[in-house]
Amino acid sequence: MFGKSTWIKLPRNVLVGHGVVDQVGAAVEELSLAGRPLLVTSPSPDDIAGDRVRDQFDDVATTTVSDASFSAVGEVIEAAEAAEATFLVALGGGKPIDISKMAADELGLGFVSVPTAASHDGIVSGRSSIPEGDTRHSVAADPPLAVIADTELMANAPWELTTAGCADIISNYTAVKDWRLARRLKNVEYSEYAGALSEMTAEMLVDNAGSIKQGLEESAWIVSKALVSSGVAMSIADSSRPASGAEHLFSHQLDRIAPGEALHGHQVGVGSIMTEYLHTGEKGAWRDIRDALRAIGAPTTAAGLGIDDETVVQALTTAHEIRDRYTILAGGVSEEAAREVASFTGVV
Ligand SMILES: NC(=O)C1=CN([C@@H]2O[C@H](COP(=O)(O)OP(=O)(O)OC[C@H]3O[C@@H](n4cnc5c(N)ncnc54)[C@H](OP(=O)(O)O)[C@@H]3O)[C@@H](O)[C@H]2O)C=CC1
Ligand SMILES: O=C(CO)COP(=O)(O)O
Ligand SMILES: [Zn+2]
Repeated sequence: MFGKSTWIKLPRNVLVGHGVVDQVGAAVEELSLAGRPLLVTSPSPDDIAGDRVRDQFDDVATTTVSDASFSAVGEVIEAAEAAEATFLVALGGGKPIDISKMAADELGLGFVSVPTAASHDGIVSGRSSIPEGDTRHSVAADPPLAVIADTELMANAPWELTTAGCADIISNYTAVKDWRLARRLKNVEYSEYAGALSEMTAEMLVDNAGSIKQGLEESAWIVSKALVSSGVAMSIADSSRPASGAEHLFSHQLDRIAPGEALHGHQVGVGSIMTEYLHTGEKGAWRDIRDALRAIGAPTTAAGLGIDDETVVQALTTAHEIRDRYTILAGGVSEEAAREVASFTGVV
């Protein structure tokens, strides 16, 4: 008898468009969420759109987060309990959204994601990415009940946040390669649907790279749709595997040894150039990944990330230690090999 069962948790409503930040109240009503929301935000998003969100509620509390950590999750839980909040509204980049996702899950409350930057695919997914000591956890949590992605706000955000979101999507190419490798070598569970959706999302973004230009609201539109699609792939897989492979391990390791130097998406993009080379060699598709990143204006070198060459080599040789996830880096890359891949691909 076929005994498999699975849950695919997805947002119920996704609004993408010009000025939709003014529809947070309407979206909440449509979801039949009642009571008092806690708005979880960070300083810049609060300045930019905090009042526009607060004005849509008769009674709302606000808390501001400064870092993505387990202690910040605890602080948001305390703030929600103190405010007797009945649901959370996360306004901002990945930080407030990831933290709200975990806090809402812990509290058993729903949350609404209102991204102000198209900086990565965690804005939609049912996973939070939180560092702790020498490791980084990909924590399962319910996805947002609704995602309200205002393309006007996102188009006015610093351009590098959008190019980071693009690079996070382009990195899906190598993430799926790592996932397939893990299936072949370690019998890791693999979803054809999630793998195909993730790859198709990356392809569509690359095909539309010519329309992704600073100052064009259409760019925020294209990127937001891709981020939604990538988040859905993660929900189907019930894992971040479709969008996070060795290139993400490299980025997580950079976050540890060079914290705050570069954006998540930019780091995974550079990682993807190198891990594609490791997968397919000199004549492989690493140039296509590099060229796609160049076309949208994302960094393709250590210098472009603002990180020194030695740190990049160190991150590549130690990335496999960060998490028990089988990838092309399994067992580690020697320092000599890391220097070779980084210099051949022009990263250093
Ligand atoms: N769940 C998942 O699958 C994933 C989660 N992540 C997590 O997300 C975080 C990184 O995301 P990211 O979005 O880069 O982080 P942040 O939330 O820190 O946002 C990046 C920066 O952009 C600023 N900002 C956001 N929106 C605007 C805007 N509209 N205008 C001006 N400035 C703006 C923020 O301001 P301020 O400093 O005021 O906050 C911050 O300085 C990390 O914690 C990472 O672990 C990353 C990838 C995937
Ligand atoms: O960034 C992610 C997908 O783009 C998910 O990251 P994790 O590696 O933390 O699962
Ligand atoms: Zn990512």
